Amino acid sequence: MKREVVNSRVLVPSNRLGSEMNDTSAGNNSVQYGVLVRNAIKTYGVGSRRTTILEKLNMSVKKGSIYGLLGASGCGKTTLLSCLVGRRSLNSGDIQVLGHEPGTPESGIPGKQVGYMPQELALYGHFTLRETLIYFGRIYNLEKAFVESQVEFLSKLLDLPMGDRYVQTLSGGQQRRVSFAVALFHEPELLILDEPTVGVDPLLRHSIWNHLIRQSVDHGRTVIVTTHYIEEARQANTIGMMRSGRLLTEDSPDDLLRDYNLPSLENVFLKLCMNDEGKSQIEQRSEPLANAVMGYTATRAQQHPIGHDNMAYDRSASQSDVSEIGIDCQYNKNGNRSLNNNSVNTQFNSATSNSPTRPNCKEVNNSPIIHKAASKRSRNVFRIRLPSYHRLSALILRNYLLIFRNLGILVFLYFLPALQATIFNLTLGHEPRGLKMGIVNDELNSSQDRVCNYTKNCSYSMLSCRYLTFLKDNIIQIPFETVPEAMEAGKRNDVWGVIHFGHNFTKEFEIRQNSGDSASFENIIGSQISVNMDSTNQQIDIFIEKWLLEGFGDFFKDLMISCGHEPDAGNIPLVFMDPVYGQKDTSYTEFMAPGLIISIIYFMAVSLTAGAFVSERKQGLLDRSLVAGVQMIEILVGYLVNQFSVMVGQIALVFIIMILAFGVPCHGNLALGVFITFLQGLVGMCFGLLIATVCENEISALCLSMASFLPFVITSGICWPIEGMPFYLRTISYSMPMTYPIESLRCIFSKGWGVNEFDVYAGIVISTIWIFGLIILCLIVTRFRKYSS
Ligand SMILES: Nc1ncnc2c1ncn2[C@@H]1O[C@H](COP(=O)(O)OP(=O)(O)OP(=O)(O)O)[C@@H](O)[C@H]1O
Repeated sequence: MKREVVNSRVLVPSNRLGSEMNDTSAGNNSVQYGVLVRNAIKTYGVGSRRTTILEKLNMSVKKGSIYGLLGASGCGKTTLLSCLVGRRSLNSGDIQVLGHEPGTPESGIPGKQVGYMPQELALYGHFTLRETLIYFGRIYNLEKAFVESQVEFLSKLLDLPMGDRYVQTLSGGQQRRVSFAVALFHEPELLILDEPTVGVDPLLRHSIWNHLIRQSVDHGRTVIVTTHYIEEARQANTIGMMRSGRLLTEDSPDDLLRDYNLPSLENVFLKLCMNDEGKSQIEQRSEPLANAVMGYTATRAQQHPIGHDNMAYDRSASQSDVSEIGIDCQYNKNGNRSLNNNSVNTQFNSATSNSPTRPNCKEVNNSPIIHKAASKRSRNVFRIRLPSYHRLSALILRNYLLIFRNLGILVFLYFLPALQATIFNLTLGHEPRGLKMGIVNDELNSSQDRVCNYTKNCSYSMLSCRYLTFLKDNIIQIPFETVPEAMEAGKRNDVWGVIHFGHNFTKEFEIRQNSGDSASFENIIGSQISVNMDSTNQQIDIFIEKWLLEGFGDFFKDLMISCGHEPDAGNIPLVFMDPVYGQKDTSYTEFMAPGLIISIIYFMAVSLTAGAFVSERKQGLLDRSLVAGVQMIEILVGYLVNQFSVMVGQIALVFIIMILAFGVPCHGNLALGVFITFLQGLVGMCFGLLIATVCENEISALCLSMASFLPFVITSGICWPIEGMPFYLRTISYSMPMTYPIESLRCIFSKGWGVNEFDVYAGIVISTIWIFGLIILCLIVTRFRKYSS
């Protein structure tokens, strides 16, 4: 008996058959097709990692029927479904859903026309069951009364728990039922359900199937359902059995069982797989046939190269009739396959010729065809429609609910930046204290118990002791008797350095003072205070050196005053007057504060955005929203509104802590500083978005944002002046998103500059360029991913 794969007999209820109309989009058939797929090729990956998932797949789903899509794990079912709902694009081939190509404005898909239940739960754990349904009601802009009645109806039908239960507290099976309810909620024309009955008990599975049958019989809705429970698919009108990206057969369950004379669909599927396996092996062994096939395929491949080139082919051929694409081959009942491209005709005998062999190639003449003119591709890469009010309000409300429901997130969002700013102010930029220095004073007499007696008058006696009293008390003086002993303590890390006075320090110092220019070398050496430092810590080294020099200046001034001389007589003739901007001894905290403010806000925005979008995509929530007709721009705007208020709080807290609590001075326009910080938050959001579009999961997103942290911080001049970088690196540094804005904030804070100064407006310009650049990059990556994954 000859099998017709495409024009299969579908058990359409009698009351539906009458309503089927002639449909030109289905070619010469008198039935209407809900879904038609022709010659679908879909690959994942690029270059050497490219794998073909759908291989010239054809599928015909009659309107108002239930279509059970069966196949082993990984054969491409989900991929096919995601193409049907417009979430992925084919590399070549055609799809028509409800008469149009998915993704086109006239198709309504993504949108209200389709109800999609992805394999993942795709539910918000912090929503109650009722809130979940109401949220999707808002997305679809459904009437309140309808929403209420659906909530009640579906709760009863699917035996859902109480509406005020949080989704995250439901059992796995209950969550799947809620997910199913979401797909049914708006009563769509087409239901696409990816394994809806996984984890559902047999009784409920039965009621789910009953409901699906009612949807198709009473309302004429088309249902495509994938399942691993092959036998439950007996209730479908048509079954498509899929293997390795191809449909092995497509027919009604009863016909399949009868034709194969097997007791179960599982047996039929196994038989088909074995036949298919046998054919593959024969194809490998059958050189002449292989050559013929290869030759044919090569000719076809030249015409239909897989991948992006092929899309170009598609477009150029878009006016042609798709009926020509079904010409690959046919199987006859005896397992013979004939190539049919009108000129080539090759035959081979199947090893399984004594068993009825099902066709896995299309019969050309009876295949419903897709008239491309009716489903014109309108793949406008950056087509953006205006956001709709109802969807936007639903998304914004959802975002706020998710934040305020989750106390941990709320605290994290608002208090982490404030905590970081506090920790920064408490820990960075302060003078070190309790630094031990070894003092070896050979002027002290051991016979007098090494007592440090000195006078405060003009007499030159025990000047070493007098000098030591002028050292800052940040330095703790530890006396040692000999230099080697003190050096040993230095090596043990007991002291930061050793200060040594010679035997005749005071006497030599006096001679040196009196000799002026004629001081001898020995005199200079004898009057010197020698210091050995542990220079492994540059900052401490610098501080101690500074304090020793300052101490000496004060000591000398004191001596000069007591002798009635000019106090500054001993100063070197290089004097630092009042600074042009800022004060003398500006603290390191002041230098770092602008960089810190910006980096806190920037990196919070990066990690929050990347985390939010990756986890939303990972959980299938993004797909579900997009299939429901939500536009990416609406998701972005919704997120932006939400993130805006979060950022306002974060920035306010950080500025209050920096300026009010820790007294970081701001001499300029504070509002301008806040504005630049806010822009940097937006740059961070866009960068987070880019990370989310590039990364598959939370871990890789986290790694990428962490990997970007240090290079950005280092090259942005937060902790070290950019002037200290090699010249070629400076150019890179200035093109980084944070460098100019940090410099702008520094100028506003410390110099009081306004937006008319280059250094200030450069920060605004650079931030704006980065925002637009990153958004464009996101769009490009998203478009690329749609085709490559
Ligand atoms: N984004 C992707 N990038 C690369 N390969 C992918 C991607 N998504 C799926 N695949 C691969 O494509 C193949 C088909 O996957 P798909 O999810 O469509 O299978 P499936 O038939 O739905 O399987 P299951 O029944 O287990 O859900 C698998 O080998 C899978 O590893």
